Amino acid sequence: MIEANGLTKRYGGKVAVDDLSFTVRPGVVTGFLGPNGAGKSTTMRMILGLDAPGAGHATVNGRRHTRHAAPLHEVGALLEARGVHPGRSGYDHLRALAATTGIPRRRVDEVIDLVGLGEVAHRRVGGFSLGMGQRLGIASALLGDPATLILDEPVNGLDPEGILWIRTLLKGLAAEGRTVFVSSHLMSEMALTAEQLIIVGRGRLIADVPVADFVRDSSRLTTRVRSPQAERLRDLLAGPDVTVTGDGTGVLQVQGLDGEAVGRIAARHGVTLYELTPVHVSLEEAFMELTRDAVEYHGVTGRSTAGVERSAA
Ligand SMILES: Nc1ncnc2c1ncn2[C@@H]1O[C@H](COP(=O)(O)OP(=O)(O)OP(=O)(O)O)[C@@H](O)[C@H]1O
Repeated sequence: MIEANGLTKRYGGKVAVDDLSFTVRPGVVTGFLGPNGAGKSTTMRMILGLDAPGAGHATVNGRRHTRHAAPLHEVGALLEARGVHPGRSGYDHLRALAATTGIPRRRVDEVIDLVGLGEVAHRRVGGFSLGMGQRLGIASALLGDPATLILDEPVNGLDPEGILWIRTLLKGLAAEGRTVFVSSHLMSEMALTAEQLIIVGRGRLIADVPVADFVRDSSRLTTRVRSPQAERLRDLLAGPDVTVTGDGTGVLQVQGLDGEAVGRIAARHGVTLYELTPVHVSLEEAFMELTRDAVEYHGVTGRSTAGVERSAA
């Protein structure tokens, strides 16, 4: 079990992690989700004792990570910046790591098999692809057979087969009763891998929810309605479980009523409709909506792109 209590980290005037508290339980994969710069890596580094929090603290199984007698057996970690000597083979890297922590040589062979690096284990790490490097990082994390795994963006650089492999691996490790905490900026990937989601933006906790609840809530149907009497229709549709938003152009987005219900209410009151369209929101869109205000650098998309084109013409 990982517990973060009021974790806070500042870099200069900038708050990277802001009073963050959450619990990661054993037995399920917990996804740590947030846009770039949300503070995921910084949080993981503080849990691992590699960065000192400005305030708050984190524990792994009730103790600060640095206080564990044999940290490699307690927590296995994959971080983005890996210190692997490029001239060394993957096998030698793992052997050296095992030797310094009293782990037997046969465990090195085991983890090499487990991550599928058997054929390339004796090649120089400098010639490894990104995906092979990720597999080597995961092998290092698994070396001490730890009860807790903390993995920062482990699917980075993996091909579809590698992504499927890691998904299965993480679920298997959690099913064995381990605590598995894995960061990502891809909602669609976490929906397939994790059972619990901790969502952060600009260093703050945005949501701590079971994936199933997030999927159920975000797949709620929205109905798009266009009418020359949009404001009147808006009043007619109002109800306790109904949300209606409009942008003043005669288009309404209705949540909580399907197209049939909207059509019936409109007909009953003689309101003309030009359009009635069911709109399904993807998980990724729901995630982006949730974290919209917490994104550091917005790209130029949608309407603003059109604006740029118009002003350039
Ligand atoms: N060593 C550092 N010095 C200064 N600022 C830092 C440092 N490390 C992180 N930051 C800043 O803290 C914020 C959080 O960064 P962090 O890397 O933890 O986010 P992240 O969610 O892991 O993002 P990404 O997905 O891009 O890795 C960012 O604004 C980043 O620029």
